[in-house]
Amino acid sequence: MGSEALVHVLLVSFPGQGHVNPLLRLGKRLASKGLLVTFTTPESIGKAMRKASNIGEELSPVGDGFIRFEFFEDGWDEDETRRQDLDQYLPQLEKVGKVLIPEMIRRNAEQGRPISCLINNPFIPWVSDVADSLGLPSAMLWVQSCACFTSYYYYYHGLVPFPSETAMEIDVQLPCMPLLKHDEVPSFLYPTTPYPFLRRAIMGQYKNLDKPFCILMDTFQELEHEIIEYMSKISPIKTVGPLFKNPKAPNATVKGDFMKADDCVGWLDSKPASSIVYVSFGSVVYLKQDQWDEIAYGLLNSGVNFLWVMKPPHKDSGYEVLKMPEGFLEKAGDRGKVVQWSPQEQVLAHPSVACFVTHCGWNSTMEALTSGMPVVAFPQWGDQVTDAKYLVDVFKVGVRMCRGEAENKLITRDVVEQCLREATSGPKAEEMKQNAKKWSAAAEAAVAEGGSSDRNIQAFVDEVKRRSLEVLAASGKSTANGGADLANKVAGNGVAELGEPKVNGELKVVS
Ligand SMILES: O=c1ccn([C@@H]2O[C@H](COP(=O)(O)OP(=O)(O)O)[C@@H](O)[C@H]2O)c(=O)[nH]1
Ligand SMILES: O=C(O)c1ccc(O[C@@H]2O[C@H](CO)[C@@H](O)[C@H](O)[C@H]2O)cc1
Repeated sequence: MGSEALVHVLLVSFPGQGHVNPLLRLGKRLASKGLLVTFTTPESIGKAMRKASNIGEELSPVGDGFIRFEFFEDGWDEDETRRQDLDQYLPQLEKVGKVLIPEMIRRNAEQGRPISCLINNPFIPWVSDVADSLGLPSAMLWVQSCACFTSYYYYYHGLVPFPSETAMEIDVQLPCMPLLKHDEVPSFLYPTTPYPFLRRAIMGQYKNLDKPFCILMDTFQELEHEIIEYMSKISPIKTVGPLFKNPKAPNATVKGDFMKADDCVGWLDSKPASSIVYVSFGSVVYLKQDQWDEIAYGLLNSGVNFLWVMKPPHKDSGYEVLKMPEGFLEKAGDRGKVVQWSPQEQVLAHPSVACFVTHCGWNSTMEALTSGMPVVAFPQWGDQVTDAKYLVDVFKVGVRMCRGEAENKLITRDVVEQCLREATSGPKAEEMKQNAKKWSAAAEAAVAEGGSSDRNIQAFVDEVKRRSLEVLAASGKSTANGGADLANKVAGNGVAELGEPKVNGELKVVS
C-alpha cells in the first residue's frame, strides 16, 4: 500500500487565550493523526506566544504529523491601545485577515504546502468566507459546550423566547436541556449585557453556520449525550473533546500560553494530598477590589492551603490593578502561594489539589472534569453562567459561590469560607470527588483509541483527506506534488525558512 503525502490544514484563531488553547490542541490532535497543521493568529499574540511558550520557527513533529506556526500582522502599531476594544478590533481583524489569510494560503501553495482546509474558532466567522472564496472546505471549532451552542442557535433562529427588555426574568426551556433560569442563559444574550459586541461576534458565526462542512466541538458524547444527539440532527456536529488530552502524543511540548507560567509544582509537591484549593478566573475575567478582598479573607478563614492566580490586567484594558489586602501574604505564610499565571493542566492533575475555584470558562470546565477535580463555581459572564449551572446541577461536581456579574452582588468572606469548607471536606465533597472521577474516566475513554471523540477525529481527518483530493484536483495539482514539494523543503532548500526541522520519522510521499 502506498504511503500518503501530508495533507495540510490551516488553523486560524481569534487571539484570546481561551480560544488559542483549544484550537492549538485540536491542531496537535490532527497532527498526531498524520496531518501537517499550520496555526495562525495575529503577530501581537504570536510575539507573546514565542516569548512564553515552546514555539519557534521550526516544524514540530507531533505523533504521525507536524505542526508549525505563521503569524499575520493585524495592521496596527505594536502599542495600539484599540486592540483592547473588541468593538474596534474585530472589524480590523476581518479587514486585514480577508487579505492576509489568502496571501498566506497562496504563499504556502507556492512553497509546496498547498492548504486543503481552513479551521477557525468563534469570533472570526469571516474565515469561512475566505475559504469559500478560494474554493476550500472549512470547519469551525466551537470552543464552548454543546448546551451553549444550542442556546445561541435557538436565540439566533428565534425559536423560543429569551430574556428581553420587556421580560427580563423569564426562564428558558430548550430541548434535551435542563430549564435555564434567566441568569443561567449565556449572558451575552441578555439585553443588558455590557458585551454586545461579543453577542454580535457569535451571531456572525451563526449567520455563517452553513459554510463549514463540520462543526467540531470541545466536548464529548458521554458528557452532553442528549443535547449532542439532538443537535447532530440539525447541524454537522462532531465532538472531539477533551482536546487537552492527546493520548497519541502525550509528550508534545508545543503550547500556546501568552504568559510564562510561574513555577509552582515544587510548592504543590510539598503539601499533603488534597489540601490545596486552586483559585483562577482565567485569562479575561477581572474582579473588583472589594470582591478580591472577600475571597482573600474567605481563603484565610477557611484554613485551607491555596494556590491563587492573580493575572495582571493588560495596561490598556482599563481594569484596576488589584492588591492583596494589607498583611494578607504574611498571614497566609507558606499556606498560600500567589502566581501571575499557572501551569493549569499540571495543577489540576496534582494530587495535593483538592478543588478548583473557577470562573467556569469552558476550557477550565473541561480541564477540571477531565482531571477529576471538584469545583467551586464563580461564573461572571458569557457561557460561564451556563457552565456553572451544568457543573453544579447536571455534572454534580461543584458548589455554587455566585450566579454571575449581572447579579451585582458582593460575595462575602463567610460565603466564600462556607463554600470552600463544603467543597473540601464532608459528604458533599466526597460525593463531588466521586462524580468528578467518573467524568474523568469517561473523558479519558472518549479520547482513547476507538473512543467517541477519537472516532470523530479520525472521521474528520479522513474527510479532510478525501476533500483535499478534490481541492488539489480542482487546482490542477496532485497530492503527490504537494507532498513532494513539502518533503523537499524539509529535506533541503526549505530548511532555512522552516528552521531546523526536528523530524523523527520521515515525511512520506505517494510511492
Ligand atoms: O493561570 C492560568 C489560568 C488559565 N490557564 C489556561 O487558560 C485557559 C483559560 O480558558 P477558559 O475558557 O477557562 O477561560 P477564559 O480565559 O477564556 O475566560 C485554560 O486553558 C487554562 O488552562 C492557564 O494555563 N493558567
Ligand atoms: O481576548 C478577549 O477579549 C476574550 C477572550 C476570551 C473570551 O471568552 C472566553 O472564551 C472561552 C471560550 O469561548 C469561554 O469559555 C470563556 O468563558 C470566555 O471567558 C472573550 C474575550
